Amino acid sequence: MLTQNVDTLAAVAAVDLVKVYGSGDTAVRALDGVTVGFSRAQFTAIMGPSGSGKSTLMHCLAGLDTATSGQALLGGTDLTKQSDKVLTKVRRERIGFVFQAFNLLPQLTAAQNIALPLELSGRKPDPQLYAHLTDTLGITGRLGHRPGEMSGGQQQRVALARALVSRPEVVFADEPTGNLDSRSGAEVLLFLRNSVRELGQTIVMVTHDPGAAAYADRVVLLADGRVAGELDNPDIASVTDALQSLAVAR
Ligand SMILES: Nc1ncnc2c1ncn2[C@@H]1O[C@H](COP(=O)(O)OP(=O)(O)OP(=O)(O)O)[C@@H](O)[C@H]1O
Repeated sequence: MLTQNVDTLAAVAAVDLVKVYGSGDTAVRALDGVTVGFSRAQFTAIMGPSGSGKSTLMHCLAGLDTATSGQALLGGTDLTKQSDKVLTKVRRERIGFVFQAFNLLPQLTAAQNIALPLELSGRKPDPQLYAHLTDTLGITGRLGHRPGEMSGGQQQRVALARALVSRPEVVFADEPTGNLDSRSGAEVLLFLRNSVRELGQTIVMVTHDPGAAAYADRVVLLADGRVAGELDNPDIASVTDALQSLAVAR
């Protein structure tokens, strides 16, 4: 039974997930049978050496890339079995995204960027949640500004509001602090951690930074396309040690 080792109540889960890029001699097995669950209302960081499959795992779980075999489960939905049309709807309505490069639309104001994913699916932001998010993120005075008129930290805070305002089943954050100074980065991480506690948000974040991972409830370690370990209640020292052990074992 494929699902025996994975939390079937998890918000997101990979079951024996395999992703092979290319074919023949040049084939790369980016994911080599990954089984892992991400619990609801938990903040999980995915870490591992460069090329270990972190981005590939996140992309397969978010319906941005197609797995070669296995299951990518969002709630009860196996994304590997869905058409492109359904995947577009799933990404828009059930998943929030935060990227290293912010990915805001430059011609839209902050307010328009925040509302866009909901509007594309014919919905409007819940005014209370919208006010809570923009207030907590300290961007109420910036809502009429375009991305080019904001600092990196402000742009990422707009991206956070956009990701959370639809109450998604999961927020995937790909190196969300990679382009930020340490103070803006800490604000982003604190917000993510608080949104788990206060809103019950589920968050999965890829990061290289042990300091960022220390904000998470759990760290999942990947190496060579496989799950190589995990840490509960990580701190900088335990994450650094685990990464060093992985590097030595390779
Ligand atoms: N589109 C692609 N075509 C071919 N190979 C790819 C592609 N995307 C990723 N790979 C390969 O798959 C493996 C896993 O890549 P992935 O980007 O998932 O790793 P990562 O852990 O996120 O790396 P990094 O920390 O450097 O971002 C690597 O060997 C990479 O070269």
